[in-house]
Amino acid sequence: MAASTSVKVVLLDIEGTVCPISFVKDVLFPYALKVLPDTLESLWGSPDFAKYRNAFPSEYSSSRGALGAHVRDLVAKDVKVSYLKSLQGYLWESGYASGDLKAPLFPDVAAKLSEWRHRGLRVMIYSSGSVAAQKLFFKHTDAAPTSDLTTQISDWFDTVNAGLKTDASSYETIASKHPEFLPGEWLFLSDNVKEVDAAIEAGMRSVVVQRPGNAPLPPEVPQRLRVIETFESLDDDLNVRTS
Ligand SMILES: CSCCC(=O)C(=O)COP(=O)(O)O
Ligand SMILES: [Mg+2]
Repeated sequence: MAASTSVKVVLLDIEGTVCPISFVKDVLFPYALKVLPDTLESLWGSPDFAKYRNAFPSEYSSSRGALGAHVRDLVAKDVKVSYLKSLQGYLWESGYASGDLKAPLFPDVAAKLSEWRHRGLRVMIYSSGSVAAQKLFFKHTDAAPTSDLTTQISDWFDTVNAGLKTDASSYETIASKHPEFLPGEWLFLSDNVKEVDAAIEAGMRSVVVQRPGNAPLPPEVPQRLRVIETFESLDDDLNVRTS
């Protein structure tokens, strides 16, 4: 049965959805750890760095050694806690500015963002990466001829302004920030099944994105959720279709 409303907002995850997981795990995370010791050494007492440092629990923010060890531990466990994500965004700034970091998008992504925008859809981001990190990522992509895609994005959500991505309440928070759209007019795309389940629980449409390099999905997933490998498969969903 066709749904009565069409999709008006595409809400995108980043890692495993618009770029390979390996870029985050093997490039971004190691880059932050590489520049961390010098950053702690040179900026420890600076007011600029204080907001990142003081966001950590006091047992870690009180010494360079404790903070460095805690950051390494969190990264090794891929803990998506907001104070780590804010610090990582700060540490990535120099890499993007120097050209050492460039976000590798899956080949369909840039063209689809542009097409959706031209069709009147809004495109928004919801990632565990901080909003600052999201903006750096989309400003410095490998898309040609325009590598800065930030103008394609209407709004940005992270664990600070929306909440954890596996909580349905986070998607309710996001929808409440744009009351001009009904929950059913949002389409959330993510590689993470728990995130997709949470978005659906909140009344959004949501689809699992299974990209090269993502872990295999449990066999039950395609039986109960729509799974796509490229945004090109979404053309029907973006007209009128059952979620
Ligand atoms: C903004 S790029 C950094 C992504 C990141 O730090 C991360 O943990 C990825 O999480 P996502 O929610 O995009 O899967
Ligand atoms: Mg993801």
